[in-house]
Amino acid sequence: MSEMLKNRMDRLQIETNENMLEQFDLFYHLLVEWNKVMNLTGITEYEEVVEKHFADSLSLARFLDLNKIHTVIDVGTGAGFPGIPLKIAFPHLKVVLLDSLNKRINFLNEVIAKLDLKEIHTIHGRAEEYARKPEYREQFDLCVSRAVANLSVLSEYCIPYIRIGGIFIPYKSGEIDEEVAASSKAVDILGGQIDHVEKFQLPDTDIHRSFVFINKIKNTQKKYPRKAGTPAKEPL
Ligand SMILES: C[S@@+](CC[C@H](N)C(=O)[O-])C[C@H]1O[C@@H](n2cnc3c(N)ncnc32)[C@H](O)[C@@H]1O
Repeated sequence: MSEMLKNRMDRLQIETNENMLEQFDLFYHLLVEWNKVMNLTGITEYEEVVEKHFADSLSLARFLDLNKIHTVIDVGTGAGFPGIPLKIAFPHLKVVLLDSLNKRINFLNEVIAKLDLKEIHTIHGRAEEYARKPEYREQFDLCVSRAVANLSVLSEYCIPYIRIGGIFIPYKSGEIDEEVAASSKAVDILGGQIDHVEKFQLPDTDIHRSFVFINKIKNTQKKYPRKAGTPAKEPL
């Protein structure tokens, strides 16, 4: 796997070293092992994991200089995507991985320990609840999230975590223009501003990926996010 992954990282102009490649290898093995007893991913064949989980997570590096980012939160991280690949490839990042499913958090804690990752921790909880806590609210340079909710709902989960001047970049797929247009009111209410969208096809896959760049320009009003469940039931 290392050669193939190294090749993908070279294409993204991400510097690699032996330790990183070993960490990805171990992450892959833990994912496959734990997936036998719990549902972490539908993909286990290693080439596919490299393309659709690792390279996909890292593809943000094509459009954003991650060396300029210090703090990142991954909302609805699941089995650690995109947060764990970003942390392995950019070890200077301080990363928080948040998910409401405890089994996935247990898996991630094992990954963090076995890979000996530093300055990264997990939160078992709802995005709506932790965004109200002062130690997490408006504390992050970057919030990422893949395959969690539509953009209006996701904006209410994510924008409150970002500091003014920071950025929220959801990993979206498929036709995105209508979803982006429909979310602009929610983004505005929450203190964000849609900057631009980067669209591309993930190499060697049929995945059409879009990154929506949303800048945080104003503080989020105290009433947001609303209580757990409300953003999804009644999107802004
Ligand atoms: C389809 S999975 C995607 C996981 C991962 N981001 C990926 O792309 O492989 C969605 C994840 O979001 C989590 N999730 C959904 N709503 C959430 C919320 N309000 N707060 C925290 N986690 C949430 C779920 O528990 C699940 O693990």
